[in-house]
Amino acid sequence: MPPTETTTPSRVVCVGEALVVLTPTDDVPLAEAATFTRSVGGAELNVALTLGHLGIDVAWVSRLGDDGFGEHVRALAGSAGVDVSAVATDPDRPTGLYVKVPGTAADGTRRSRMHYYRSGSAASALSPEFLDEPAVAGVLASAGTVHVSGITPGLSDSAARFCAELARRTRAAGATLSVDLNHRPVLWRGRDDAPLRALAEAADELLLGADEARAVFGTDDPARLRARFGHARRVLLKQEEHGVLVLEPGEPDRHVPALDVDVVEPVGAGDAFAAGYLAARSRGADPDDAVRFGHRCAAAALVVRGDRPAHVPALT
Ligand SMILES: Nc1ncnc2c1ncn2[C@@H]1O[C@H](COP(=O)(O)OP(=O)(O)O)[C@@H](O)[C@H]1O
Ligand SMILES: O=C(O)C(=O)C[C@H](O)[C@H](O)COP(=O)(O)O
Repeated sequence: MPPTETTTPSRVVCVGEALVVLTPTDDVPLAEAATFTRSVGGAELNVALTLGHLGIDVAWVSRLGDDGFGEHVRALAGSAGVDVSAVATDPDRPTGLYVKVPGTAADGTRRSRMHYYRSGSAASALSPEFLDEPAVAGVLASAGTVHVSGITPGLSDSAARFCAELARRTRAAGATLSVDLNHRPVLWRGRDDAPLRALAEAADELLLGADEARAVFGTDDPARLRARFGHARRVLLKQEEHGVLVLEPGEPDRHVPALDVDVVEPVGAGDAFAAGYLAARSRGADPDDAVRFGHRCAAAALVVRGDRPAHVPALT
């Protein structure tokens, strides 16, 4: 279906929850941490902020609490050039947050523990009705690409229905649906993850890690993923430090190697990768060059403690 008249091909609209991040200020276990440094995270907001810093036309759709954290998030997004006109304030529910404790795994790789405080958050009240709010409908109608992660349907049953309807409307409007699987097992504990799989299957562009592919779809074998997502325009299978395998209908598999990075803290690398990829695509880069730029943005996120690059590479 051709894009609607209001669609702007290069505009990216990111949809999902923002979280305030509290990280122990000193490098100590959580039980000993008395002071915390506040920052901002949340997968789709991370993507939107990096897109804003790259100079891309970007909007973010979400719900925040009527609290100081929500005010801070809204101001930060606005100052990065992100259109926040479709971000609602919920008078009754708080902005979500998570505590991030950086550390090192037994094999020496950098790993962080994440403790979520988000159940009952403002964003968990996303529901299909939200899509009918004029500000939200207007922003979504302007999207060339809608980007959402598998975290969003995991927020609540109403958020899962929201995502199904968002996917349906995005495709009906002729915009591209970009999905980063972002499997968060804790959000699906005791719940059927069918909405996560359905969102992945609705994607035009699907980004997922090999570990996530195994956990959610039972395989990271490229041939089996091709068979499963044959209708998807493109699958980017992320293989951490090894790079990304690009799977496209009618094309041979292509491997795009990652950069050599001394990782400081890994959270947010996937979001930075997605932002770099979407930014380059929205400027007309071919998929492999866009993956290369995604790797550069991911590398910039990996060398800082925060969830996003301190400085984005130049997008030419
Ligand atoms: N050890 C690493 N060395 C270099 N690049 C990496 C490394 N780990 C991740 N990356 C980069 O980050 C991107 C996203 O990695 P991934 O592990 O999928 O992140 P996440 O788990 O945050 O989604 C990769 O495609 C790659 O560009
Ligand atoms: O886990 C969540 O729900 C969050 O949104 C918090 C983080 O900001 C993202 O998880 C970062 O995602 P990655 O880039 O895949 O590491």
